[in-house]
Amino acid sequence: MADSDTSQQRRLERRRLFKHTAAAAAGVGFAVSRASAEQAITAGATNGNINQSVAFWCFNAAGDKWSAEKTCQVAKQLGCRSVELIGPEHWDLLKKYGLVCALSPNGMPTAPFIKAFNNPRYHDQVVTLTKKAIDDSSEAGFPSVIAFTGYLYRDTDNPNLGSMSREEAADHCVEGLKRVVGHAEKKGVNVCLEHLNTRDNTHPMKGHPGYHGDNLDEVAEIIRRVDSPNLKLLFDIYHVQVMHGDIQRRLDENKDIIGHVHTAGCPGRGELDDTQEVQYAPIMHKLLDIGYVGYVGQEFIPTRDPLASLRQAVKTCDV
Ligand SMILES: O=C(O)C(=O)CO
Repeated sequence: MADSDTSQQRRLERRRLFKHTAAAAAGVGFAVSRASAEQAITAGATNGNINQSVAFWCFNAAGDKWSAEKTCQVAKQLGCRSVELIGPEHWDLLKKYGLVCALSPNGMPTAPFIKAFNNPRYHDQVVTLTKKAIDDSSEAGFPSVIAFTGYLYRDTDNPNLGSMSREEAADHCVEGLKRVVGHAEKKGVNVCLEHLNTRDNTHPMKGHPGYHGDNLDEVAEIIRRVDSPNLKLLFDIYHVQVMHGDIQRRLDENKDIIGHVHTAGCPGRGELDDTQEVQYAPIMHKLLDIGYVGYVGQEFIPTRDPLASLRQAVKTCDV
């Protein structure tokens, strides 16, 4: 074989090799970019120190209006362990996805925070329905049922009749809650009383002007007066930030009674992004420091792509 033939053959060989290598590299490149796309979809809670939960109403009522099944799929994909504030009619679905309902609704028709424990007018109804929610949760193996103080109006259907004093309303709350805690103790389920803000009047779910339990110390006082290991505080970081701030100190002060935690960006109850004022990662560390082992429910109203927003929130809280 002549020299020139040999060198031409080598050139051809190199070109073929180069083509293969380039194709292989392109293939790897594709594989890598597909892997990172998949990682982007699935990445969420990977540390798992914080038990994360997704509040159904936020993603069902806003954004793409996710169905129960879609919410379960996303929660699972993002590494959350619960979809909460979702009725028992969906609990088989949750179980299919290996999820729990970390916080059960109390079964009150319409906005459940208006007619509640601070008003004897509503005691029979709220006590009956809360006991039923305790039974359902206990049977399903779920840990907690939500509770509210209620509004201060003597008759929430007729605010013109005037309002109760805060002291009177607190006394009624204690009486009403005492009617359910024995049952909660027996069934091994917690009742979590929520503090809400009354300052944001821009949207029915960003604030609740008229709500009685807007002072965290007063809500904690009601819980301590009832004095049951199964009555806990629902510490909603967004609502506490709107009313008071000083979140880490308040977590410390109430560490013995916190039963559930909620998040949202403040102000506006939107994403946990860097346009809002709460530093969620240090707060999650604080929860671990005080020995909190319950759930943290993502309870913000998405204003953009809800999946991207939820993934961001889950990652932020995954300390
Ligand atoms: O946080 C709220 O505003 C609710 O009413 C439910 O948790």
